[in-house]
Amino acid sequence: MNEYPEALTIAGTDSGGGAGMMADIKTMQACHVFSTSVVVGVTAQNTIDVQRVLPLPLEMVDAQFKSIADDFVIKAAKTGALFDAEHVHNVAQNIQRYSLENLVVDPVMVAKGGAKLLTDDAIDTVITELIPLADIITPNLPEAETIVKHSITDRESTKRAAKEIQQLGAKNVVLKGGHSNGPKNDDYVLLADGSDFWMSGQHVDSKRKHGTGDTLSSVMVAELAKGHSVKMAIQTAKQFMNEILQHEIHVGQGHGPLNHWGAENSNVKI
Ligand SMILES: Nc1ncnc2c1ncn2[C@@H]1O[C@H](COP(=O)(O)OP(=O)(O)OP(=O)(O)O)[C@@H](O)[C@H]1O
Ligand SMILES: Cc1ncc(CO)c(N)n1
Repeated sequence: MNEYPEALTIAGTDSGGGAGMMADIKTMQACHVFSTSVVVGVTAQNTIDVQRVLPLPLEMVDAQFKSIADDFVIKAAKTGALFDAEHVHNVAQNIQRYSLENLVVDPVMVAKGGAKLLTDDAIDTVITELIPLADIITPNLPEAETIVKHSITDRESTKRAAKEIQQLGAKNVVLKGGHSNGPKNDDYVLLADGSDFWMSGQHVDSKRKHGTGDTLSSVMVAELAKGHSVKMAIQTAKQFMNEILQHEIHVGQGHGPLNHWGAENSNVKI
């Protein structure tokens, strides 16, 4: 009998299949990890935009956490879009109630088309209740700027911001560079022991990048669920991203989804 590590995504759905929980599940499948899911909210979304958002009633979120805790052995988990302060609070409580370990927090705030996936007043709850639970946090540049409340313009301010986010309680910080204006997409990593490094990738000039953040953090979850170290999980995630960005698929008319089969016949060890 084959055995696969069990992991959990706590996020919002994307009817268009490219981002959010759908990207999470496809990524974990590609990494040979079994993904369970707590749907925090539903979006009517495609590659063009987000048309509607509906956070679920809190008792339904609670019920899903209980269903999973009653049956599975969750080795690692991630959070994605959490929509508003009360859902962030609820998720943070459930993570503690069920002692979920190896938590990757992707502090999703805005979708590629500009739609808000987190209300402004929820940022403080993310900072005070969710970030302290994070083994790894993966903000993109605008999210990091919102958390530290100052702009990030160069490598020095990137490093300073990562340190500030670590001081808020996240053990390890991956500050993603996908939104930087330069020709590179380097991500900055600050580990719990204070060591740091930059991860580079060849810039891919494409608008088929819907769900990059969700995918990156889900590889980390999958690799942590397998028992790999935080550093290895982060490095494998970047290798996976660099590989699949080279293998576009043509789906949808807007910001097309990534190709989650794209690393199948590669050297990336997943
Ligand atoms: N054009 C690109 N070429 C190469 N790598 C990229 C490109 N865009 C993003 N990446 C990489 O993809 C990963 C996700 O970064 P990004 O900053 O885009 O996250 P995100 O904004 O959270 O994504 P999303 O909102 O689509 O989920 C990072 O490792 C980043 O370096
Ligand atoms: C539901 C959802 N979560 C996350 C993102 C960000 O990729 C998105 N577009 N939609």
